[in-house]
Amino acid sequence: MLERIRGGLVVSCQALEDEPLHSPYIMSRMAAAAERGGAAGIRANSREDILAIRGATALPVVGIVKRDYPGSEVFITATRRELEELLTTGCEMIALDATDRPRPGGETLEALVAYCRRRSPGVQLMADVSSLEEAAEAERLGFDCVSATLYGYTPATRGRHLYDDDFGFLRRLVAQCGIPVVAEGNVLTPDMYRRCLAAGAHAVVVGGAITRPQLIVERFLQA
Ligand SMILES: CC(=O)N[C@H](C=O)[C@@H](O)[C@H](O)[C@H](O)COP(=O)(O)O
Repeated sequence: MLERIRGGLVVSCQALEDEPLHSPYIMSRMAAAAERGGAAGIRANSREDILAIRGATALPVVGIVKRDYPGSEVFITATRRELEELLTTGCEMIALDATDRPRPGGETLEALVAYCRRRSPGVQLMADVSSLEEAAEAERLGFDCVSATLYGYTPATRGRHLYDDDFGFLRRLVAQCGIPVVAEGNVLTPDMYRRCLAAGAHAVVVGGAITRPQLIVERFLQA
């Protein structure tokens, strides 16, 4: 999958239960529209959405399962249960929360990665990180790539945006990492997309700016 998305746009097609477009069918049409527009891949949440998307497009998929667990802030592919669900979809890549926060049940990231490699060695793994230290650890654990997904979404980074500082965090990730770095989170415009690639991103994931119309409407009205 990494080869297929190199230098390209991955469109995140996600609508959670409390969002107006929540529906595997609608996400599959979003993905088909993204493919028509030239997207290189899709990022999607839940087994149901991924299966519908795979039926509607030929694009490779980064799969996640978002699920909340009491006592842990980790919600993106947090445990073996979510990994197992994703392994039934045939998705080419799985993204996991790779922050240093405690996981549900006290399971370690290292154990989860080893489990996934054992179960399905052909599936690539993306580490969703929020810091340079987490990216270094993900590389040590053998992830295939890191994504800046959680920068701005942890207690230590809350209030920050990927585009701050002329994409300073992304640039630091690219300088440090020996594995591909994906830009993800708050890439809101075509110009930002271009700047992420210029900063050395292997690929760029764009979600809300394309697939969450309620956010697009809000931005128009704020202006
Ligand atoms: C923090 C978190 O839960 N991120 C999620 C990860 O899959 C998605 O809700 C985002 O839409 C995705 O990362 C793309 O980012 P943006 O929608 O900002 O382009």
